[in-house]
Amino acid sequence: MGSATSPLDAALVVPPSATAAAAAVGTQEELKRVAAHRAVEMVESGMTLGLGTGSTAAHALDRLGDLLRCGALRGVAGVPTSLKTEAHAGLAGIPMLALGDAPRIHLSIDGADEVDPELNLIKGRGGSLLREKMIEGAGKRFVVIVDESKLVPRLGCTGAVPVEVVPFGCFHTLGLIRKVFDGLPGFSARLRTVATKDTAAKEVPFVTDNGNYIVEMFFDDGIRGDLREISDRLLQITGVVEHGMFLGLATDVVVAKKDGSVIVLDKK
Ligand SMILES: O=C(CO)[C@H](O)[C@H](O)COP(=O)(O)O
Repeated sequence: MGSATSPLDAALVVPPSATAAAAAVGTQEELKRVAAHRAVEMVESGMTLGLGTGSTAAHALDRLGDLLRCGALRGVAGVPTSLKTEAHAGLAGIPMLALGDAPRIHLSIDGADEVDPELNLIKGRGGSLLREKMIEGAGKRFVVIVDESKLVPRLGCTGAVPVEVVPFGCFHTLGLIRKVFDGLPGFSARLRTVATKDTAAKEVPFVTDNGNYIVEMFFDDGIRGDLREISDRLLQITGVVEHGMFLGLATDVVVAKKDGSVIVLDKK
């Protein structure tokens, strides 16, 4: 059981809203911030970090920027998992490295859409799953930061499971993805789209930082069956680049709870 109060909070002058006490108020945003700050306590000077994407990871970027600015951390560099994170980290004053230029990634910090009891994750509802998996999978330690609403009994319970596909033949690939779950009651899959004002079409495909599309898979009651086997079957489809099931990658999960406590689950 961890504490929501960071020793580094004491070293910094932070507004009361950023403290553990605020977490007891329990808005989801406050819980995200508390989880992010707790994870940043694991960062040491000189580390190279995988910098995650999303609203929870954004709190970690801000915290890292604050700690670098006040000198509590020195010599830290980050490898961003998306163009959005790269822009945010730049504004926060975090020095950055490209994936191939970082000799090693000591620690990655990122949010997740779902966390199951084995610490498997669904990630990528923000669309950054490929770079996230490349960077977080390359590091020694991957710390996931979530509020308790992200804990699920089974992956795929609360929303889309994203799959990144190349644009060429995307509807053909969508058909092949559907075949993996042929006959499964409650399963559906569709291409992720976004509204546009620019063209005659009301919706256009969502495009990832890598120029790819996203297929969203939905399960009535979560994904049942052997997750690794399902992962392998998806990855065998030519046209599939990567999927958002992060199996066995998370080493620690920091969970901020509505009662103001923070727990850290780690891989057994
Ligand atoms: O995987 C991600 C982006 O691709 C995010 O980490 C995930 O969607 C969680 O986002 P948030 O912290 O905003 O809830």
